[in-house]
Amino acid sequence: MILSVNNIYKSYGKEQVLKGITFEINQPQIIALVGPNGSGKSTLLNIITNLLPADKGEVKILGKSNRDPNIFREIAFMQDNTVLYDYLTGYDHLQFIGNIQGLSKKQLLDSAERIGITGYLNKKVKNYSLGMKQHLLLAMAVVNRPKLLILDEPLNGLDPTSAIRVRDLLLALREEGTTILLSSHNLAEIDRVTSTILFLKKGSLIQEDVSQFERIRYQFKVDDVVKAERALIAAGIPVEIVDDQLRMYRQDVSIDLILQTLEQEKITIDDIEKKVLGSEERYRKIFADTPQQSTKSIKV
Ligand SMILES: Nc1ncnc2c1ncn2[C@@H]1O[C@H](COP(=O)(O)OP(=O)(O)OP(=O)(O)O)[C@@H](O)[C@H]1O
Repeated sequence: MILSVNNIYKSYGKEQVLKGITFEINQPQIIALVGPNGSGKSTLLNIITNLLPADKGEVKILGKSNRDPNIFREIAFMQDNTVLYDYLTGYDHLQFIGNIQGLSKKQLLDSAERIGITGYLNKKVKNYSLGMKQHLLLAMAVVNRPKLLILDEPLNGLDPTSAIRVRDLLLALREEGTTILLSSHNLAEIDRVTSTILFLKKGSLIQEDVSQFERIRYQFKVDDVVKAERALIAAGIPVEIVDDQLRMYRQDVSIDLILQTLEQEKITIDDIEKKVLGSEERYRKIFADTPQQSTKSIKV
């Protein structure tokens, strides 16, 4: 077990922000935490890293309580509002962490090299751009080679070149066995690094109805879409017409049965497209106004 979050509740005054969050991460991977502004992502990440007390519930990291002082060597957290010191250099910041964690100069320089900040490591932070600051924060987060890396909005303020570099870094870290839990609003970037997403809505994690669409969509272009829809529904195959094409989200219906049914009705198929649902489509399904079932627990 890498991370176990059990029944976390948190209110600020009368506002209940988290209402019993439970999930487990058991395999090294990248997991995205997604939700609208104010849905409680930062609150949850701050609770996981023990920067904020929960009202109720417990968090375990690598089998130990998140309050165990020994876990700080195993995890790293990059917050979206971490303070950097204007009159210190990037290297000073890395050295600060190096001193606490007992890291060598080589380890500090390797981390800087990896993130691509060697060129401005000796400049004072007051001369850094927003993107340069983000890179320094990331270098500070990965310098101790954490097993669990938690990143709150790591892509904020990055230009495309920097975002690509960060993405490549995250994928490389995952290959090396680091588990990364990140919050982001950038759904296109999320799709590039993971399809494992925890959706936070109104204080609860949403259980996606994967059996219904398995994150896969089939789309058919046919010569008579209305006739085709009628024939498929009569054969018990759930489809809908969108943009003059047939759409089906079910994995458990055989494509052969669809082809046979359409052939019997002498309907010509011009095109079949199988598409993995992107996070934007999943987000739209979840955050549309229709009620969804929140979940008691998710295991990933
Ligand atoms: N220290 C605090 N005191 C009072 N209310 C707070 C505090 N921190 C957060 N909140 C409230 O809790 C809710 C969740 O905030 P949080 O920052 O966790 O959301 P978020 O999902 O990270 O938002 P964003 O995507 O905008 O960063 C918001 O309504 C916010 O106003």
